[in-house]
Amino acid sequence: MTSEQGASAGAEDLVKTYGSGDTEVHALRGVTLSFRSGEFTAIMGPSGSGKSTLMHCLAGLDVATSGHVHIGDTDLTGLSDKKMTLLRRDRIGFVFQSFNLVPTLTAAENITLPSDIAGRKVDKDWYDTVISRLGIGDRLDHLPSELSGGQQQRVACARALVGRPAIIFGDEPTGNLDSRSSGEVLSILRAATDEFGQTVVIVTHDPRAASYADRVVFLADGKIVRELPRPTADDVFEVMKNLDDVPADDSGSDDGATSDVTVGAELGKHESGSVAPESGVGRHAADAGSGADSTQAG
Ligand SMILES: Nc1ncnc2c1ncn2[C@@H]1O[C@H](COP(=O)(O)OP(=O)(O)OP(=O)(O)O)[C@@H](O)[C@H]1O
Repeated sequence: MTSEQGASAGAEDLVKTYGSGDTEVHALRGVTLSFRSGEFTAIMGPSGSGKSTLMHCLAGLDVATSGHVHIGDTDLTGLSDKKMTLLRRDRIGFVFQSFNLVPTLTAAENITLPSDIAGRKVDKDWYDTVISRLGIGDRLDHLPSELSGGQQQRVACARALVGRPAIIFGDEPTGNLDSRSSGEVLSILRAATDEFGQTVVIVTHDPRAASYADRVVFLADGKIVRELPRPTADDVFEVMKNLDDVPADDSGSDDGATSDVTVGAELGKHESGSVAPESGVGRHAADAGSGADSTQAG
């Protein structure tokens, strides 16, 4: 089974400026980026580099100052609020750091909530496949408060996957999880791309989390400064360290998407200091360890 065939998303020369005059902040300075169908991308960068702004603009949660965003063949520019709401509901899946489950609904009700709101019938076979893969079959009648953080995030992943969106955005999806639960959730997102052809984009501060992705896109000062294909946690850690080592360079006139240029940026402490690089984690470990992951997750 695959998600929407040929679905992709992207941004073209995306600019986002907050405020004006003295309080003007250039959060995005011309970002061009595309996401291939079935690809898992991690977005990283120093604190304040524009990661959340980029994700919010890509996901139709915020509107860019200029430039274009497309989800599949829909250009988000100029969409009415109503059409944007429908696009988010029907074509985009979300996994948030804080899980964002409705506390009064069971896990099963949370998972089908977007479809229920849309008045769409849930594909039972697909639902069963997702539940089984995520290993939450025995938790479906529980309220979120009766689930561990890792289980809640698996429910959130199921909710995102069941609607077969064009793309799933994860905003620090493992930020509130211990390393074991993080590994499980990342393996699920990895499997969603490998097994289901799902397109996934996450923002993370964690090199280990980024190592599960097909590529890492590094932002600094509102621009793409580097891309790393098939990253290991060590690779990611090194790039971040180099970003940290080069003096800041506020070249606001940059024309946007560059993949090989490293510009200076100051990494937030939590990014450079919190995660020790680990060899053998991430994509390769996920590939090799999918049996163990699926034992845990389904
Ligand atoms: N609503 C807003 N009003 C004004 N400035 C904002 C707003 N949201 C973000 N910014 C600014 O835009 C820049 C980019 O912020 P953003 O949150 O996208 O960065 P980030 O890379 O996600 O940071 P972090 O890793 O700390 O979450 C920052 O300078 C931030 O202060």
